[in-house]
Amino acid sequence: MSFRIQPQAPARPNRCQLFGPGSRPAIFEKMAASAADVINLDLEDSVAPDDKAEARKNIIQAIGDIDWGQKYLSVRINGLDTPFWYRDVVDVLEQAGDRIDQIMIPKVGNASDIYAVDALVTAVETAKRRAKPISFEVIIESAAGIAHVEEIAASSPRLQAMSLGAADFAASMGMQTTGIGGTQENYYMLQDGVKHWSDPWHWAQTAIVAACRTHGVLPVDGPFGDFSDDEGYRAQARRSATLGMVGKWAIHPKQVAIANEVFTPSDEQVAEAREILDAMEKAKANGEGATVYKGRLVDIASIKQAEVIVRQSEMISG
Ligand SMILES: CC(=O)SCCNC(=O)CCNC(=O)[C@H](O)C(C)(C)COP(=O)(O)OP(=O)(O)OC[C@H]1O[C@@H](n2cnc3c(N)ncnc32)[C@H](O)[C@@H]1OP(=O)(O)O
Ligand SMILES: O=CC(=O)O
Ligand SMILES: [Mg+2]
Repeated sequence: MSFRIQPQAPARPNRCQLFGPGSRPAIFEKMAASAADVINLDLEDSVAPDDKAEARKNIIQAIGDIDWGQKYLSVRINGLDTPFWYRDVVDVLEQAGDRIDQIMIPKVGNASDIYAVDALVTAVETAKRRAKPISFEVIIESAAGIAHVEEIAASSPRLQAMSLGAADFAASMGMQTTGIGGTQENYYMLQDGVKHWSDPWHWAQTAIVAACRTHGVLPVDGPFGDFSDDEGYRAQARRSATLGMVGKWAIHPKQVAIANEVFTPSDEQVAEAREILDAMEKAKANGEGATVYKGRLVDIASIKQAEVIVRQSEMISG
């Protein structure tokens, strides 16, 4: 183990990030009234190029006018390969007032992309004497992004969260699918004539989780496009939670409750974690580092595992 202590990710609930196009202001109040922890108002890929300027205006107005309650309020800007991104940053930060918490940067390819946005954000913040620093979330959704994921995770103290963007990721990797997340029909092992489906997103998710956990950033699973498939969404979310991700995007309001359920440790999980902590307290009092809980080994590492669940539960319940 390195002598460096692994940093904690920000202690705020991030179970569900609800997205909505900036060009569709009629849904903003519904987003604010939802049970999502994070709201992502989108200026990027859900907004047609001709609507970008109007979407920016809608978002600037809505940030000030709507009561967003306790939600973490984020705006997804356009990618650095477009002519839109700098105006997204300047207009939103200059005109939208202080309620905005975060800027989400899509399609990041390396740490220099974050440096560029950080420089611009810092200049606007200084000029406007903004009291609260803007945080960043990045989307890993390209071959370059996943290849440089660790340097991206380390790139800025503003960085609080990192998501996997399955749609652009698949396109950039040349994956033979039009599906956004979830099971891919052709990704299977065959044994004795029986298909066993595997998870093509798994390796990218684990790379993101490892980079995030190394640098104290929240790892988040991105969109699941088939919003008619609740069980498919639930299964994907459960896999992500098991791998260490803290939440998942919702691209339709019906996905919010499922994400909140999956990324909130259940009463049973919390009760078991507390029992393990109790068992280890007793073991320690007896001078033991390892003991038996319900017929299985628990030791000092089990304390850390149990603490992850208890900490998550306490943070969510406030
Ligand atoms: C790959 C990526 O980049 S993903 C991230 C970017 N994509 C997005 O932001 C897309 C977000 N989602 C949407 O735009 C929409 O949900 C769509 C286009 C997928 C579907 O929209 P609709 O056809 O209106 O969905 P539907 O008719 O089922 O909506 C049901 C209700 O939820 C509302 N609603 C729809 N989407 C949202 C949303 N994102 N947030 C809040 N409410 C919403 C509708 O207004 C409707 O409300 P009502 O019952 O009061 O009339
Ligand atoms: O931006 C998200 C994606 O899946 O692409
Ligand atoms: Mg994308």
